[in-house]
Amino acid sequence: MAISFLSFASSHQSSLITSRLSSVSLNTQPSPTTPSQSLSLNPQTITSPSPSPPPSLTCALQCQHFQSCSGCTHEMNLHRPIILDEAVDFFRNLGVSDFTFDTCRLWGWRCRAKLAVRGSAIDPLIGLYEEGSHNVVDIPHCRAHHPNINAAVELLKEGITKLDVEPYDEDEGTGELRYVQMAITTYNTSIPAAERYRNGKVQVSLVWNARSENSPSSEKLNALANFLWRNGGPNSSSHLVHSVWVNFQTSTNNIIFGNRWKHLLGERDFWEHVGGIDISLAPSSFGQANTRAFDSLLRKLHKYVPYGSSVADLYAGAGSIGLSLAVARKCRQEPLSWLEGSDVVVVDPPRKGLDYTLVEALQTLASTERKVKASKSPFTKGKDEKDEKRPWILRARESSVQIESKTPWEKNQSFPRTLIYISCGWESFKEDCRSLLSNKAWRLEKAHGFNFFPGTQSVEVLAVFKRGPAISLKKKKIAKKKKKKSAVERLSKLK
Ligand SMILES: C[S@@+](CC[C@H](N)C(=O)[O-])C[C@H]1O[C@@H](n2cnc3c(N)ncnc32)[C@H](O)[C@@H]1O
Repeated sequence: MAISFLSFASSHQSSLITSRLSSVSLNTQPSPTTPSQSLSLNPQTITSPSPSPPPSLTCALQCQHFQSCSGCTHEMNLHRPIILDEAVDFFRNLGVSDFTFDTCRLWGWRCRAKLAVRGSAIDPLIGLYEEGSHNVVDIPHCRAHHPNINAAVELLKEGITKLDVEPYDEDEGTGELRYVQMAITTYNTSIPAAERYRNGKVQVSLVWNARSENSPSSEKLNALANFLWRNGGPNSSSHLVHSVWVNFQTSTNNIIFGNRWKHLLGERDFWEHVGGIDISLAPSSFGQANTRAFDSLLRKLHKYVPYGSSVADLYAGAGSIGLSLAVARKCRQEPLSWLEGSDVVVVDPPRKGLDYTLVEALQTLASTERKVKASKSPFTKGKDEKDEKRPWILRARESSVQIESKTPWEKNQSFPRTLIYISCGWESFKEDCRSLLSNKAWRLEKAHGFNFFPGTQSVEVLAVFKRGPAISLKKKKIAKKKKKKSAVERLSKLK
């Protein structure tokens, strides 16, 4: 398995990389030039004068398309994206010194790819745009793609040429095939678990430049789908195609998919096993590109959700996170409204981060809770006794309680104590994180990084926030001392 956990305890000037495991092993998959190899580090603390270790070919991309293709921005040290140093510092400055980073699978990790189809029927190009342009770079040997995505692209090219399918011409708005989405499912319980990933099957979604299946080019579309099925379906020697779908799109804007989908061949349901659940995704649904890394993240996430919690899963897409927690943590039924009645909130927003309204709601949770508590006994004695001498304060409180009691928050006494933030956008995460911490409504407790997109400047973050302000180190020490002292006292009494 190409998974290891690195625990960072670095200082800005002198970087300290601490392996908390008995050994850290990076199992590398075969590269075009080197055989499969495995690197093991003995349990020790590695100190290096510079934050990044020297580049090593062991974890290099070694992709012939690097430079021309915009997919990957870094080709060395895939196990340790450069952004990691910043992330380590960022979290340490916020009091999280045990940030971990899961390197995940370094090659062949992409199980979902949307690729543009351009060129000509004789020489089709299938790949990504060149940086800053709409020139498509052909990437038949992409090292990030699951190998069966590359195999299916090869087969598709054969079909395009053989059947004279015209790739889309963006300037003219002509041609037939605009894009293709290739999604891998590794769900096959009839083979041993260890072989499932390698044997992943491809759901091929052809984005066709026509309004519907009644368009004149439909004959060619069906011929292409049948070609893929005959040569890649279950009765072929390779069997790499799971199913074929079509999406009809005639718009001249940059949006890849239109609204009209049709299932053409193969199984309709596209199952995947992730985070302990089986989930079927429609080709139009959001699906994580790196399913194995997502599985690692979900397993980590489970640890932070107590059994029996009520969980609100926001930005849920097809609901894989909420379902995974519901199964593993025996969660209570989803609350009627988003946050009301939840113990734990999980957010997994798109790259732009949280919506402002949600940040605001999360920031004001504490004050709303305080108001609700106050509303329960506005005439309590003790601390409030002095207010009796100042009736205007009592009157103000009563009126504010009446107004506030109209909000749904106040009907329920349970408010989330834990916020789990899963982020694919580092810049927006930092901003959201600062906003959440700014008024001390939340404190950051844990953070973990995952290498969801090796070869790029990105880090997927799982951050755990708890309600209330951070407890200072001094206070923590005092509390620890007190606990120790009372334990000693109890022991001596027993003696
Ligand atoms: C990063 S994906 C996460 C999906 C899901 N948690 C998963 O792992 O499959 C973000 C999801 O948020 C949805 N989304 C984007 N903006 C949203 C909004 N303002 N409100 C609710 N959902 C939104 C997207 O459609 C997408 O499904």
